[in-house]
Amino acid sequence: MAILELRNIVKKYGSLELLKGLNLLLSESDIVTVKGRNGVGKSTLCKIVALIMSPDLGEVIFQEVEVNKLGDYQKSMLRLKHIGYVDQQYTLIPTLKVIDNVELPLRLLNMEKSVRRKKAEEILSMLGLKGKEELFPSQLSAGEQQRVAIARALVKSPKLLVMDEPFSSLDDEAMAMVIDVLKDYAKSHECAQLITTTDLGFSLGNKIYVLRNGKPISE
Ligand SMILES: Nc1ncnc2c1ncn2[C@@H]1O[C@H](COP(=O)(O)OP(=O)(O)OP(=O)(O)O)[C@@H](O)[C@H]1O
Repeated sequence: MAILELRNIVKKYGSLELLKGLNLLLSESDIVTVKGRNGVGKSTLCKIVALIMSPDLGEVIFQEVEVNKLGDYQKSMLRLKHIGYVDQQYTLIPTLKVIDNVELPLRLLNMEKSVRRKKAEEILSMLGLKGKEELFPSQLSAGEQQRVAIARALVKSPKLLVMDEPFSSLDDEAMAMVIDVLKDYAKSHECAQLITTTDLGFSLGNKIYVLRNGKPISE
């Protein structure tokens, strides 16, 4: 079943036109990789898929609902309930401990404290961060912070996971561990995932695209 569909998407920043009529389908359990050089539009694409940014042209359909027709509150609720987003800068909250950063989406969803704590601990452990729960983000390495951001996106069991260059700070071992978690998760939760990378040699998932001159080309 389709989780998200983009139809004829164009995004303009002044005279700069990106995505140039992009069509993209993310179905249950899909892992889609979009590769491209700096500035080609990968973050722009992620923000559109995560319903953070609206395109100038084209349609975004999330679980059969045309998102352009929704108000800001409805879009926020869709994001909160169903979409996990890992942005390029990780954007952890510096004044919250690791465990509280990961629990935050569950708090916003009014999940009971003991349940959300257990879920957050489990996901942190799966991502190799057991023992780091009580630290603040500034006390972690960049690769650890990146994994906390992935944990925070995964903890609410989203239907759609959008990750903008999620492996940029990870060493080979951490990257292999995260990829295993993501693959398992795609299957077990029928979650669709979009991953971007600047590494043109990288291949993960069942659909792989290269963005060139702002336009997607199937590899
Ligand atoms: N808010 C904005 N206003 C004007 N131009 C923008 C804006 N956001 C992005 N751009 C431009 O759009 C282009 C694509 O940016 P985007 O961040 O989507 O690229 P990217 O492929 O993610 O790059 P990187 O690999 O460096 O992260 C860039 O040339 C950038 O300067």
